[in-house]
Amino acid sequence: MLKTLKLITSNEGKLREMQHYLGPELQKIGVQLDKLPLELVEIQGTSDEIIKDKLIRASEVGDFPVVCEDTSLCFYSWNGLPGPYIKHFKEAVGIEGLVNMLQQFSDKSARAECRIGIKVPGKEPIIFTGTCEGSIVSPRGQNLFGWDPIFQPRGFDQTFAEMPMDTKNTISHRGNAMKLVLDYFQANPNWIS
Ligand SMILES: O=c1nc[nH]c2c1ncn2[C@H]1C[C@H](O)[C@@H](COP(=O)(O)OP(=O)(O)OP(=O)(O)O)O1
Ligand SMILES: [Mg+2]
Repeated sequence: MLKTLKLITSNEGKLREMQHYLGPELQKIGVQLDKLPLELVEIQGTSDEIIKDKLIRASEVGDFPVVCEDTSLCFYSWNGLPGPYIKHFKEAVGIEGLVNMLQQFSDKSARAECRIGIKVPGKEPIIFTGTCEGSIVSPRGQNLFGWDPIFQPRGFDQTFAEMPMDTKNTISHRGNAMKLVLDYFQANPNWIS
């Protein structure tokens, strides 16, 4: 019988990418990834503090294994801001406004970070972090997930929004965190039983 891991997020884009990549891989090792579309409370703090707290909220949802995720977008010229507050910055000024934040700086470099937290009842939570370096560009591309149109990963000519999901998952912050999740599951196959 498959063991179930519930992915708790309010974000359809995250759900799609995680189910697309992790779903089939986890299934091979007997784990079914199920979704629970729910917005979790988020505190103010560093990315690590936010994901740890978010994971506690996630594990309070029910007595089953849960996974939650937190994504940051850090501008080097802004000493790491907006960071974990990217959602609020984007909602306030839009992606054009994010591009404009860097107008007066020659350094347009940015780092995307993804933290995936997993908590199994009765076991210590574990957090997997993946990053992706890149730069902020004028919006390009059809995939309108978040700030994908303005993030161009280092070494690529396309923004995330111009890439097929498979390509993005191969190199992205979330893809890199998901690889660590899979490595962990493969090394600890009885972790969630
Ligand atoms: O790969 C991505 N490519 C482009 N944009 C992205 C990506 N991943 C997250 N995003 C956006 C969504 C949200 O505006 C912010 C992260 O905030 P974050 O709190 O982690 O996500 P959320 O509140 O939408 O969903 P959740 O319910 O899982 O907290 O960056
Ligand atoms: Mg959120």
